[in-house]
Amino acid sequence: MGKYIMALDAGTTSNRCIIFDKKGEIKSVAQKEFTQYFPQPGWVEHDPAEIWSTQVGVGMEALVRIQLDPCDIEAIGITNQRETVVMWDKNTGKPVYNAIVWQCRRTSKYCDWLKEEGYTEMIRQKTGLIIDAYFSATKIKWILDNVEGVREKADRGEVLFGTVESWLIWKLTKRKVHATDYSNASRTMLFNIHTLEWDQEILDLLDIPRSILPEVKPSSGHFGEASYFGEHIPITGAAGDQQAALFGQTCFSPGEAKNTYGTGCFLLMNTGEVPVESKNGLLTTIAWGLDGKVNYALEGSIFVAGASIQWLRDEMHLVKDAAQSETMANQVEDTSGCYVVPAFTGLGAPYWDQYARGTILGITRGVNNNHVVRATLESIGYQVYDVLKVMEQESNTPLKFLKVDGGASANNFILQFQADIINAPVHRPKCVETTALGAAYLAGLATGFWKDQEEIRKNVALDRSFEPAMTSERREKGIKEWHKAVKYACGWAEDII
Ligand SMILES: Nc1ncnc2c1ncn2[C@@H]1O[C@H](COP(=O)(O)OP(=O)(O)O)[C@@H](O)[C@H]1O
Ligand SMILES: O=P(O)(O)OC[C@H](O)CO
Repeated sequence: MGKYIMALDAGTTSNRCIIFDKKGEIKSVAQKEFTQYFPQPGWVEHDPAEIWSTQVGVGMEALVRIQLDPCDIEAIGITNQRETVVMWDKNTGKPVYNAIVWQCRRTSKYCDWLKEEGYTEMIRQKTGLIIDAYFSATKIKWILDNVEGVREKADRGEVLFGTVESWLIWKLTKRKVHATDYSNASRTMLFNIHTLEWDQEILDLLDIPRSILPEVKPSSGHFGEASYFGEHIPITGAAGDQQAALFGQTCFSPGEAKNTYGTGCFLLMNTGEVPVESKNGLLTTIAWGLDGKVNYALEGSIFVAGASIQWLRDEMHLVKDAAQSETMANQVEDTSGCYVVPAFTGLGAPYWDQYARGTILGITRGVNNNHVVRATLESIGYQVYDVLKVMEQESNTPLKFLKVDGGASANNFILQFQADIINAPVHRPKCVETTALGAAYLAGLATGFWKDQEEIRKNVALDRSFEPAMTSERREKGIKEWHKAVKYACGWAEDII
């Protein structure tokens, strides 16, 4: 048995490799950001070749850093930005187009058409999802319809589709395995989450050939052998990053929830073996397939969280690095009445407005950089508040505290404000890399590296609890004004796209 599990975490802005030991402790990390392409307003793309090269690169780097022999690695777990579409030529192995990223809005009008034609209920009932450009289905259709020659090739069975983990599995196994897992399949808007099969009615509606789709497997189990890191290492875990984080936070029982602050922000609650329907803008999704069973979750998806801090850094040049946002926010008492709604790619849960766009409101003569930075950080807390309220209502489970993780959870200001606004404690674990950890756990359970979930629960350790300290008057005023700001952001790009 190997001593470690390797987790490959293919995120939206960077790829990481983290090597974990049996206690769930990090032994080695390597990370690399990759290029974001914005070819038109509202469009977002990645280069699949760059995703691949950076992912393999960080894998090698993490091994070399602690001079590990590949034999020491028991298994690989993969986790990934979800919904993002990669399509490639089966014969040459080359992508037929850039990856269309989950944030991309190019298919909004087609989604409007699907809604106008009355498909909302059918899609929700089968897939658990709300019709939106966010999901893979309409992005796949866009490539088939708009990239020259791709539909003909696909009709000849020469094109494959995958979300990012599927692309990586195919490459890692030297083109032998074309597979995905239940959690990722459930984000495509093509997968029936009840029958656990690709849905022919939706495939016909969107004119997507079944031959391009990967085989769907449990999230914990044998996917294939990776032959890139020296030895053949089995890939035994794969899950979408948000579901992997739910697993990494050990939210194994119904009612347990976590919130991940990465590029976006995703609040997921385990609902056990029962798919819970949402009436108020949450998604029903598959959490994971494990031990011959499927676990479901309710999800509130917020499209922009940490990405707004990258915007402050890269576009607005208000901060030199993400950590500086905390210092700046703490230099002022409040935002001086300023609100930022970071609806750069529309608004997800609970608003689902494809045409909302970013707004800065309430600027007066005294508003300075610190206020704008603080308002941007606060917008993350407010968005999570909105989703949390719906989650509590629909699950009938008032949250006693919120478990958090992800890159932006390093920011103490965000987490204190979060505790203040939801009026409940916020718990940050020692290891905030729970996405990678979840993928490692799924991989390690499949090989017996970890015996069971109880053994894994023993690895949990708290770093800090943020306690609510805001007056109810201030909280209520902030929430009210935030909702007013959201109204101004909604619908902005309706006649612009
Ligand atoms: N100290 C910080 N304060 C606020 N945001 C941060 C901080 N450190 C990182 N971030 C944000 O976290 C995000 C990266 O988190 P990560 O979990 O790696 O996301 P992803 O998997 O989506 O790429 C970035 O958007 C970055 O702006
Ligand atoms: O890259 P992240 O961590 O913000 O996650 C992206 C989500 O998977 C999109 O659904």
